[in-house]
Amino acid sequence: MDLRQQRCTPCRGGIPPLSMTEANDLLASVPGWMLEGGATRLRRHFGFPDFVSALAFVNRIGALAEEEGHHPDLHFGWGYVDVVVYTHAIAGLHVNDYILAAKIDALPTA
Ligand SMILES: C[C@H](O)[C@H](O)[C@H]1CNC2=NC(N)=NC(=O)C2=N1
Repeated sequence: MDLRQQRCTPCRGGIPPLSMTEANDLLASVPGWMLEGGATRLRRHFGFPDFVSALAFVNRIGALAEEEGHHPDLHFGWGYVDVVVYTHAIAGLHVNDYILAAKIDALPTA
């Protein structure tokens, strides 16, 4: 099923993170994102014309994260938002991270 139709499930740890192979296979479903940290993180850069539009996007991501109960790490400023997604409880990637990434891609940027 398309990742955007799925919901994040609570993750309290105790399971292994995705393997590098699994992480790479799932990457095809979130084009525009890249793996980093030895395939323990998903990252994407978003560009904006100014600060207020970057901040508005940050707030849209925040509302989505609260709805999904799964949260990205955000670094933003004038003209950009850098999003890093991983599952803190397992210090690596889980399908939740790909669901969140796919839903972030569906958010309006303007
Ligand atoms: C129970 C619930 O799944 C946890 O508290 C959530 C909240 N949001 C989270 N977000 C991320 N990125 N990683 C987590 O491990 C995490 N845990």
